[in-house]
Amino acid sequence: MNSETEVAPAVASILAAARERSADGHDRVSVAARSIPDAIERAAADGRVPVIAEVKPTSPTADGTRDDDPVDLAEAMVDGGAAAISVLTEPSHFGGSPEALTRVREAVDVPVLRKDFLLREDQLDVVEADLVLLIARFVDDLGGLVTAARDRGFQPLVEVHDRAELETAIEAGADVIGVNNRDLAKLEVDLGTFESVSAHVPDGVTLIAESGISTPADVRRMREAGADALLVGSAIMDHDAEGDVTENTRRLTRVAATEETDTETQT
Ligand SMILES: O=P(O)(O)OC[C@@H](O)[C@@H](O)c1c[nH]c2ccccc12
Repeated sequence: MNSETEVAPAVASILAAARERSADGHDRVSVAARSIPDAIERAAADGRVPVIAEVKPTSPTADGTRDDDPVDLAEAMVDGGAAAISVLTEPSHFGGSPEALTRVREAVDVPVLRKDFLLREDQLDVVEADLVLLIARFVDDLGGLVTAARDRGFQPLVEVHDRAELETAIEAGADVIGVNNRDLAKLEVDLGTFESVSAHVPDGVTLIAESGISTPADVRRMREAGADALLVGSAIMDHDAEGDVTENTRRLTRVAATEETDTETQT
């Protein structure tokens, strides 16, 4: 794959760093994963929009860095109704760490996604998580990595950005698929991306809308287009204003299906 020539410079630099990281010295991981479909169902049964809230200290597109304790952030997100938590473990561009994920997973009882740029099987053995992100565009042998992740007990979440990648994900056997609204070539967000891909996703796949979701209207738009769950980082982390993470999460998990019943005064 010729990723460097097709992605933003920041992403090329992320990939170069990712290639260098290995799991030398780590034993093979074996996890008993908390089920993401079950967590989504529990949230929905409880009247909450299923949101996977992301502990993302910073990013190439963020306006600042939050250095709050990741456990405090994750607990605040669960208090705000998050169905699951995503933790960046990428250290050089997102301020993440595998240790942060381990501590978060010990502290909360919802599923925890490992968010990183995993390229090879050995990189799966760095840390236990309930889900691992595999980005279709960057992984050469997606089917092999999906199988390797499942063999260790992980639920693979395969990220796609267009219909061709969706086909690759389905052929690789993915049953949890995320559509990233952020174009990794330009780092620009367009919620229309999810809408154009979602119609082609087969039944039985757990479908997640990723990136750029910040308002109740965005939540409604993604749900209407078929998202089972939403992955939200920046709007909850609120990097520049450092706002209240519980409140930021609640604003999105409490969105009602239609405008009429969505009153801001709902408690
Ligand atoms: O902060 P946002 O726009 O709410 O996006 C969250 C998440 O989708 C985004 O962090 C993301 C999606 N895919 C990724 C791959 C790597 C790193 C980060 C990501």
